[in-house]
Amino acid sequence: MIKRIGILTSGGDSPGMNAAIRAVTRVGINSGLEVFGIYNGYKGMTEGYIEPLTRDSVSQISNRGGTILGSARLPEFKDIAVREKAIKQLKKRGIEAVVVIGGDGSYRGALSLTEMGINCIGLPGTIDNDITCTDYTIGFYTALQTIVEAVDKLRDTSNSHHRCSIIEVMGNRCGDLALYAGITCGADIVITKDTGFNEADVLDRLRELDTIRKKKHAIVIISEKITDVDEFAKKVSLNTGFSGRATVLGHIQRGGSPCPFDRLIASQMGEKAVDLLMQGIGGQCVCIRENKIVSYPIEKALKMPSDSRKPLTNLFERLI
Ligand SMILES: Nc1ncnc2c1ncn2[C@@H]1O[C@H](COP(=O)(O)OP(=O)(O)O)[C@@H](O)[C@H]1O
Ligand SMILES: O=P(O)(O)OC[C@H]1O[C@](O)(COP(=O)(O)O)[C@@H](O)[C@@H]1O
Ligand SMILES: [Mg+2]
Repeated sequence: MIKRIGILTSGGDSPGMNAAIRAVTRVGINSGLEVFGIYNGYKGMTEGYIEPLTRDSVSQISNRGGTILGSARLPEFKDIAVREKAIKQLKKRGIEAVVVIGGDGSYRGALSLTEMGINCIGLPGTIDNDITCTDYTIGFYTALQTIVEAVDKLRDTSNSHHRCSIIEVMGNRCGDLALYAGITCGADIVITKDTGFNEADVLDRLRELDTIRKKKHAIVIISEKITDVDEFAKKVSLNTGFSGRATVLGHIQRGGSPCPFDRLIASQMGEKAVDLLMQGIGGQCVCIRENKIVSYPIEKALKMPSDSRKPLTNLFERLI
């Protein structure tokens, strides 16, 4: 049976990572393991920035956003020589297995380490909800809540000035934050990688909302990396009756106290990760699917097609 495990957070931070760190540490210690915090993701693993965690060192963190372990991106980790250096640091301390909290990139690192003899389990820590094997990632619902609060505020001022608010949200290449926000905020238009962006059609639709529907304001939610929203807002002002204003919500979406759902799934997933490692299992990632905590081989998980967003897209259309 293994005796020592490590835990790290990698890639973009997300609210709920701390609850996962707490769960892995407490469940690990209560199961007779020694748990080590690996700071700053794979960077800290390579540099040997590794310290023991105790029950006390993870108290009062579930309610805090970010990650107490710090996070980093280390592109060089794809290089086998860098991973060998990291494994040396783990072996020096007797660490036999690692829980990796991060996104798809971090999972690839976890799989490579497993193939080199260090069992790793991945937990989905990202606001983007872009890990297809899990219904929800840790941090998604908190980020959604932040977006909803922001859009509700923008609606107030937009409505007072006959404006069109164009709100850019994160998601990397995944449209979930935009689509879920569109439904829950009652947006008029949602633009994601899946809907595509036809500027002329969107301007037509806005003119219709102004002249036919007589709307006092319009809300457009758009995923990042689709178009320059400031330029688009200028075109809205020039070509429709609304005055266009763009708001890029940015990294505000990554911060804040995690909502109860994120704390809950982080705790459940942390528990599952420790149980898998204690059974000698590695190279898997933990997911929530249809309300059950399950795990899949990382290789298979990374190739899983995303569930269709058609029902939610249809719902959005039917709510307009
Ligand atoms: N193919 C890979 N092999 C090994 N490590 C990788 C690989 N891809 C990414 N990583 C490691 O995982 C880190 C986080 O990946 P990144 O894609 O930035 O974020 P996320 O895990 O949130 O998707 C990278 O900086 C790198 O250290
Ligand atoms: O913090 P950075 O480096 O500016 O990166 C921004 C990106 O990180 C995210 O916030 C989270 O992405 P990951 O969880 O995959 O790291 C994306 O939504 C966004 O595109
Ligand atoms: Mg990613």
